[in-house]
Amino acid sequence: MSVTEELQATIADMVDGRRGILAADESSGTIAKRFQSVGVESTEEHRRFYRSLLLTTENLGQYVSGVILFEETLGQRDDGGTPLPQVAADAGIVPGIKVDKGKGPLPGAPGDMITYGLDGLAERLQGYKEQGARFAKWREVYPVSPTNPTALGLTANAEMLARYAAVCQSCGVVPIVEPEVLMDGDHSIERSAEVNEQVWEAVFHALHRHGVALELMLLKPSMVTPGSECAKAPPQQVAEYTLRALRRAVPAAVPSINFLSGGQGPEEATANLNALNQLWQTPWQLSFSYGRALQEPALHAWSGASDQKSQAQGALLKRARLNHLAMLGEYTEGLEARSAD
Ligand SMILES: O=P(O)(O)OC[C@H]1O[C@](O)(COP(=O)(O)O)[C@@H](O)[C@@H]1O
Repeated sequence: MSVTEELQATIADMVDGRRGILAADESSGTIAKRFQSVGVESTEEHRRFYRSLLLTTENLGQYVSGVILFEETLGQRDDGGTPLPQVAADAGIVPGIKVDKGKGPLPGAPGDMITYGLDGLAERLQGYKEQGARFAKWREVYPVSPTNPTALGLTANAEMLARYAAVCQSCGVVPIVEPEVLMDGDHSIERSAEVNEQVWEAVFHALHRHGVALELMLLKPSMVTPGSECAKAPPQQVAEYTLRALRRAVPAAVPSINFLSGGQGPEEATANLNALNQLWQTPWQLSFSYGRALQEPALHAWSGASDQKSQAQGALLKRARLNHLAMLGEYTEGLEARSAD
């Protein structure tokens, strides 16, 4: 199979109009924070148990077409000894890998951040492919202030995303391009729309400069919402601001937009995705790539107790199913009261 055919096959397996992505790629620091919130210590065995619990959820493949894993998980096995990427693949879920190495301040641009990890990426990707990964994910982070992101921040972060995406495609690995505009702060929804649009414009200019095939990548953006210190906007308004900005900046060639949840609550993220899918016709599939918004109820149900496994799996399946319904524009709040079926 040529590299292009490999990329096309992965896109075809991941984009089918009815399923989204489970983000289970929390880095060591982030998973420790999540576990701490339910009183669980972040040991290697706890991480293995929890992530294999997620991946062995029966019927998850009906609603989830891809899972983003952390490097450590790629080498772990379920209780029966099957490698976790194989567990996902057997369930019809394409395994992928977070390849960025975290972030720090961007010198010359006070308040902006930049992500690390490009050195040796092609070699690392070959190893990840041997372990079963077929797509990758890289996240750039944009704090919002009256002066951020700066012009330098916009350009530098876009260049990183484009260079990463170009390396992935040359290795036959589908890149998920994730520019996350942070919710933190008291900025208005108008300011969020302005920043997101600038970010997407810069990212797509860079992707174009680097020759990235837009048909063979996925975009993982933030939704346009007011800052987390402000009152929530209703889903219809989130959908309008988000889609207006996306239509201006994101080419129609991109097959799917898989939103991150970014601190939205599970029900909020589902309601917003539903509104996005009800509003206007779009050239792209509008789907999810949620971490917290899919996992939070499952994490709380588990809380480190192995006898709570099936409750936790039920909670994950419920969120996955409701987000699948949101992709079809068929979600209603009333469905929250019913358990997964
Ligand atoms: O641990 P990191 O690298 O900071 O990543 C945090 C998380 O952010 C995401 O990109 C989006 O997750 P959320 O949907 O919870 O915002 C996940 O894929 C990732 O696990």
